[in-house]
Amino acid sequence: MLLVVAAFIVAFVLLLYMISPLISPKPLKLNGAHVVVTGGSSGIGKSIAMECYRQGAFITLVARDESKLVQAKKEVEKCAINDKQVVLCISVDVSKDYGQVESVIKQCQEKLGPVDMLVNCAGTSFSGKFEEVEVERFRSLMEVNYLGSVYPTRAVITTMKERRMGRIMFVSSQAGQIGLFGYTAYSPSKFALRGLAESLQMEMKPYNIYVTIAYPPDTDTPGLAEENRTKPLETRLISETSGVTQPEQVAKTVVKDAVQGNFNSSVGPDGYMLSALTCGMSPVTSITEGLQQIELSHILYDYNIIIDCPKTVCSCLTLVIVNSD
Ligand SMILES: NC(=O)C1=CN([C@@H]2O[C@H](COP(=O)(O)OP(=O)(O)OC[C@H]3O[C@@H](n4cnc5c(N)ncnc54)[C@H](OP(=O)(O)O)[C@@H]3O)[C@@H](O)[C@H]2O)C=CC1
Ligand SMILES: CCCCCCCCCCCCCCCC(=O)[C@@H](N)CO
Repeated sequence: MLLVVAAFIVAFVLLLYMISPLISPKPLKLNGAHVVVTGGSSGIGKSIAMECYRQGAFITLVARDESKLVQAKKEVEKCAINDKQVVLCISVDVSKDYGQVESVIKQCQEKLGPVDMLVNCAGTSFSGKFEEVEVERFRSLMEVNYLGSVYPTRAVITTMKERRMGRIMFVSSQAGQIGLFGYTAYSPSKFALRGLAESLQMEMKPYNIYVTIAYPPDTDTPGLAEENRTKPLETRLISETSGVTQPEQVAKTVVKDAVQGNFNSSVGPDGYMLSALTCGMSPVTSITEGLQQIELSHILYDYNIIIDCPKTVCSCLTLVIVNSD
């Protein structure tokens, strides 16, 4: 009897694997594709642009500071694999005026053709205790990290729908999967991207447009260095449990996932576990991912303590600090 059940399960899993190529999207060919990277002048965005260029893409870098854009353009150009490739720079604030964002997207489409992949990586972080963060900061983070991803997406989506192809990437964060001490202003702006990504994917799937949401861990960038200047001790201790990753590593992983049309993109072993643990009703884009969620999530829930450990240490620490004031 047991043997029959086991055989049935094995046959079922095999069947799932056999049909998986039928339900997965066709990978996007980056060679010759037009990729727009917001936040492409620094850190993770710059590495993503370089990774795409190495695979033959044409790139538009979007950010505000022109001198940083020019410098990044030079670095990206070094990754060329043929002499037809072009890097275009556009200076605009992605979070302020939708009309402006729409017009620069139009400009870059006129020069390099319709956008095949949009990477929403422009963003900023701030770490501090809730009552110590200036109220204005809650609004500005929501504007840059959330609206700054809505506007470029809105500006490319009509053409993508007409062409019945495209990729949209949102760069969230591990702090967009779990709320953590010190991130009361930042986390919500990254959680918001998940709601946007899930809803948009549901609308776009019939048009062969695939949405990817990336959840990077702490990554060695100028943005992280800036954030570290105000990071509370508790936040530092929790983050240290997950370590610091290099932007090139993040770029490789997230670009691969976007090309394949995977919805979730996590980096490293804890990223992987965190995604299984917080999968909720996010679209599952591979059979393996689905099976792993089923297998892993209950184990991880039992071991929620792994995450609770740094959280508990942090709460105890706060208690000691508060009582010694
Ligand atoms: N580094 C990390 O630890 C992690 C980062 N992330 C996320 O990844 C993204 C990139 O982070 P990181 O590489 O560290 O950041 P950096 O500060 O190194 O780079 C940020 C980029 O975004 C651009 N940018 C910022 N604000 C705007 C704006 N309003 N309009 C247009 N461009 C803008 C910046 O250029 P300019 O200022 O000239 O406009 C720059 O190119 C962010 O969304 C961040 O939240 C997620 C997880 C971890
Ligand atoms: C069983 C699973 C174990 C997983 C343990 C996870 C511990 C959480 C660490 C979270 C680190 C915070 C990252 C924020 C990065 C970020 O967005 C900012 N640095 C931006 O600048």
